[in-house]
Amino acid sequence: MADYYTTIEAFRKSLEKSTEFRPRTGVILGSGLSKIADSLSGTAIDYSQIQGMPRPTVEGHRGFLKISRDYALLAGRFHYYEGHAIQDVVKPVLLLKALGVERLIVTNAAGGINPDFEPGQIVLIRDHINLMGANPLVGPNNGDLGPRFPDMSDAYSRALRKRISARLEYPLKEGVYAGLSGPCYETPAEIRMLEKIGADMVGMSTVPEVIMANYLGMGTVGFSCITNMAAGILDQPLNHQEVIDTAARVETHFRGIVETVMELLASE
Ligand SMILES: O=P(O)(O)O[C@H]1O[C@H](CO)[C@@H](O)[C@H]1O
Ligand SMILES: Nc1nc2[nH]cnc2c(=O)[nH]1
Repeated sequence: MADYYTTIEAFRKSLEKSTEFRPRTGVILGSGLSKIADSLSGTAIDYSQIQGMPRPTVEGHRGFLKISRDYALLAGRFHYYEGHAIQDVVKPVLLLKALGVERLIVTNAAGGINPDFEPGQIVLIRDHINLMGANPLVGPNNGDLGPRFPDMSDAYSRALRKRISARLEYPLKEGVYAGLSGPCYETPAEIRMLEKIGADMVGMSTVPEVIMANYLGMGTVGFSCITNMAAGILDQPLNHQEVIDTAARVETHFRGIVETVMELLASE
């Protein structure tokens, strides 16, 4: 495994110079959701100011940290398909760990497989299926950071999901997220297979981040914004512009949910 301990220490040192905030809650924002960070107060730190942090290359991922007393928001993540090593894909989580974050909210844009879902809907992630063909924990293990064989049976904290559902005005549907490497969207045959193996939505991120957060002992919850129905569900082609546009359309609604969850976690 990459020397994650060294990476975390390097981030800690780099951030010491730019902020004194040490929030307990971290948020990773998905495609087209960066605007959520603009509307919240705090200090903005561009990834270019943080030593060792890569730059996002995908439209809709801008590349800055917004930090305040209560939360650290990361507007911009790294995907395996961008050509990053899987060890770099998880750097947002390592950065949050360096800040002392204990609880993580991950968000993403995803294609809906479950026919009960519709574009614009926000779904609480119940579990995931790792079909990336990679795992960030492969390699020698540093037992000071986490176990060799991490348990993944509660990777999306059941207790937190329960509290979130109780707090929100209306319950969110839950679903299983299948994480594939991308960058091409799926074929209709692949989507039929994913449906059969129990996936409700599909995307190209989140899974490595949640594996790392779980390994590092962070309580994690995740939200998918269903930006499109997955390939073959509707008779229409897919494109990233639609993903960005749908995420923008529901941004205010999604922000309300993320803010409520941030308040809930901060009050505990
Ligand atoms: O998962 P996020 O980063 O939200 O983005 C999703 O949207 C992009 C494809 O349109 C892919 O990057 C996919 O993973
Ligand atoms: N893999 C995948 N990622 C997405 N991100 C947003 N929509 C999709 C989709 O349909 N498939």
